[in-house]
Amino acid sequence: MEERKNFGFGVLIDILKKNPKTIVLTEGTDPRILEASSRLLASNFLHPILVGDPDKIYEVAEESGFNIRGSEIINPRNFDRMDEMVEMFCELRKSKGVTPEQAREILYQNNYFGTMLVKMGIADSLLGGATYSTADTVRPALQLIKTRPGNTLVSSCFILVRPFATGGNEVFAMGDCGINIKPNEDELVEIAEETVRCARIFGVDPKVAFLSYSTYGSGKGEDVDKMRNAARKTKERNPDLPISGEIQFDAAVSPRVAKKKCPQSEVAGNANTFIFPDINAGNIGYKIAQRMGNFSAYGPILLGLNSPINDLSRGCTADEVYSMAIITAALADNKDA
Ligand SMILES: CC(C)(COP(=O)(O)OP(=O)(O)OC[C@H]1O[C@@H](n2cnc3c(N)ncnc32)[C@H](O)[C@@H]1OP(=O)(O)O)[C@@H](O)C(=O)NCCC(=O)NCCS
Ligand SMILES: CC(=O)OP(=O)(O)O
Repeated sequence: MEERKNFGFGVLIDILKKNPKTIVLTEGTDPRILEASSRLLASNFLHPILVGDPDKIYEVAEESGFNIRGSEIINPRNFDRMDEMVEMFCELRKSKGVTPEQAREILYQNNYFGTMLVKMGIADSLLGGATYSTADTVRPALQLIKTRPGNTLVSSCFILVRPFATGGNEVFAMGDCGINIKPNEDELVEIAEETVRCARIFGVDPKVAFLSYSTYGSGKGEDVDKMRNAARKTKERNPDLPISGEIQFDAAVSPRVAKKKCPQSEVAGNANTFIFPDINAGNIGYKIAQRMGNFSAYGPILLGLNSPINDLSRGCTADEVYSMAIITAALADNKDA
């Protein structure tokens, strides 16, 4: 593996070696999942649990040449604790009036079934989204795992990593590029605080930029006010955190542009933690960095959930599945995550 792919992973793997974990992979017939599983099986720190029909899973593994012998496979269609799972599901969703028959049908879907494995404590963590959309990966977690006490919403961030030519990596955090479609200013405060917390886990000393098409009043509009107010409120709650905003991306990262546009800002030119005004900007922004800027993108890492459950992009590689599995399971041990 090249340096970038090893980024920070030594620490995460050490966490898992001290306390090995299990991770549910809901897309047991996807070759990228099987490749990552075969690598995890060869490790002694993270045990994959594949969801699906074992015959189909072994067929795909054989066709694609991945050795998954010894992996645990659970088929929702003949799970021995299904009655217990149905009962628990009905209890969790009783305000929605779900019948046991409806619950059983829902639980035959790998995404809901896998999420319940975590809820029941049968697995420590879950990773999905190689074939499921983000909405279909995240919805069961929102409905069943729920928001952690003290949080009002689940959000997400990406960790972007690119090697310096001189060695080491540059690391940035971006939120929310995956969950909340049009967050209001208070939601942006929570997204920023959660993204900062996640950035720190990955060794970033956060300098936060609330991004906009305007830098300190150069443009006008509702979204400009939203980002300015969110930056101000976040600063009020976190007086020691370096924050700028509203600010344009060029002023946030280029010292030369920052000097021209906002020399008074404590962050401008050196920002490393970016808060986007909405999911359009965030999702497009991280994908530009990944596909045209040669950054590795780890995420979306879900923030504010009661258990470690993470999503993938459907465009992910097997290597990204492997990395995200390690990140997800290691965060199970990080109470600050
Ligand atoms: C996350 C998302 C799927 C939730 O929306 P939804 O499926 O329509 O969900 P609903 O609004 O019906 O809410 C379902 C449950 O989740 C909860 N919920 C929704 N958004 C939430 C959030 N951000 N945080 C916490 N809970 C949330 C609701 O309260 C509801 O709970 P309940 O069923 O117990 O009452 C939706 O916001 C979405 O599609 N986001 C964009 C995902 C995407 O396409 N990303 C791009 C690729 S990364
Ligand atoms: C995170 C993300 O954008 O997911 P997808 O590419 O699957 O839509």
